[in-house]
Amino acid sequence: MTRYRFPEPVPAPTAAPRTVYLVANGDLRPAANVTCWPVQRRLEADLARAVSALGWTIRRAHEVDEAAGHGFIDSQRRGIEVFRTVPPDAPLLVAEAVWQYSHHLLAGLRSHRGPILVVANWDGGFPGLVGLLNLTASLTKAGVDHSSLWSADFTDDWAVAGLKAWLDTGKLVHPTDHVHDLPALDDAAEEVRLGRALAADLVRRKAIIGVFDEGCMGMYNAIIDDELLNPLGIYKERLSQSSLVAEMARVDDSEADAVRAWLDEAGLRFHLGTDEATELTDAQVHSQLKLYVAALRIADDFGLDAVGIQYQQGLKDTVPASDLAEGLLNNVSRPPVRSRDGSRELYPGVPLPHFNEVDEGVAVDALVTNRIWTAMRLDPATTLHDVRWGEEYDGEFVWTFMISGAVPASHHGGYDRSYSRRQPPMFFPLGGGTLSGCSKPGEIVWSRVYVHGGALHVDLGRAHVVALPEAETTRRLALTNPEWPIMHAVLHGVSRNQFMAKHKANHVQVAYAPDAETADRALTVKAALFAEWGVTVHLCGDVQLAEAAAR
Ligand SMILES: C[C@H](O)[C@@H](O)[C@@H](O)C(=O)CO
Repeated sequence: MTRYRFPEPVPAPTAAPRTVYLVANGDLRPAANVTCWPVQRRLEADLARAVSALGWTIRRAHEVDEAAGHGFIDSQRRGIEVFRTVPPDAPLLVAEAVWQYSHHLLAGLRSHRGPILVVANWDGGFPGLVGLLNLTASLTKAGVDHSSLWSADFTDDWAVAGLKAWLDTGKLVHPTDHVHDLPALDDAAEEVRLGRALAADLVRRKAIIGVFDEGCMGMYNAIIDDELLNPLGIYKERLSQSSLVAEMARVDDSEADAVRAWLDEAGLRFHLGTDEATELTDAQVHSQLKLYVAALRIADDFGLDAVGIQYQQGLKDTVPASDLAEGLLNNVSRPPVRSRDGSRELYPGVPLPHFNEVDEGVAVDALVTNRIWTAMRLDPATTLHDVRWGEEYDGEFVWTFMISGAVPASHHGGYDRSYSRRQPPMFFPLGGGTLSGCSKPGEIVWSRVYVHGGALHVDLGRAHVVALPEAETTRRLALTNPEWPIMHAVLHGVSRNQFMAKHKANHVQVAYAPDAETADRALTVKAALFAEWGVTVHLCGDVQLAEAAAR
């Protein structure tokens, strides 16, 4: 007997033999879950076939909600409830054909004891691979052991062998022998000296990143604790998106009109219509340009060195998309904005690096890239992309890097090679235009900053962007999101599967250099800077450090 009310024990179900439990995680936005549900069903049917051919059965851990019109876990609460019914030691498949919010699953996955396999369909139609990469990166940051696998339909030998290995052993390890440690660097090399000087300068002078509402779309991996950031000299200014809306209301119509006139003159093509629900309208663009002005004014108020707007929750129900503003901020040439009293131009002649979706790994990288490229007198325009999908073209694997809204116009070769289309209604109810185009051919440095084992790491690599025939670009856009900016990237010395196995984020950061030799030098400066900070540097694929940099 006791005087107290003890909690009812929650029974732990036992696993059925040779049974794999399956969870499907989704978006928080009902429209996205309903629209993407048929593709998820197809993935699950393919998986069921493959798993049963190996003598196992799949049991869905949660029902399809017929009233809601989909079978996704659509909130953290739902995720916690579903995991109460999953036998803690059972093998668990997380199947993802869509963009998903990792935090829905983290609570359950953190305490799950059985083997976890995250799988996605190799299909560009919806961002399922992007969802997989976010979840695996989030599990990596959380220190949760897991494996991952991807396939067009789980009939190919490679995927079947992977599935079998995981079912038999509870583990699937992909080779990552394309990754190398940074060698000892030569103190005398100019690139090494520059990287170290810029690292020390940031630590000494310090920088502020403005974070408009932390934790976009459940991207747990994209939150970097102050304890890891502050030693680099980087501090967060935590801001609210509601102050952005309040500031927008203070921007005069004539100021937004002036920005629009500048963009029209520069040649940015707006694909306009009149139906607010499905088309881009002048009114949406007008609001987006007020957001551009407001963001710069708030950045100026707080002395920000970089800024990130979350947008896809909260703000999406309030104003049209922030993407157009984000793309403009990242470009050197952009419409001038003056202080409220008109006395000063804000951030004249330079980009204000923007980290889309408040991804703080991108914030660190964009800031560093901006400092390095500026010091090397290169175009510092940098952006993230989603690792969306890819296919062979002419015997070479060409990635479709594609972010959900905007990149700096210089990546397309200028505003007159860029266009703005309405954001898809299922994600962006109030619309707003993108800053899109096809990234120009050229040499790039790619990178990713991430948290692993409680410490910061960075993957660095080289790639070039290819110009595919227009018909192939059009085909790839049609297979993915024609509204969004696309980059045809060929990674140097990194295969599709190596990249998927190693990459710890849904995003990849890119910046151009005028030629291969300059790109190698910029990468070397970047490696030296991160190493000076104590961030572990991983060189991925064929990386040529600048001459004389490696001892
Ligand atoms: C619109 C979607 O939510 C996208 O934003 C999503 O797929 C991402 O871009 C994730 O990085």
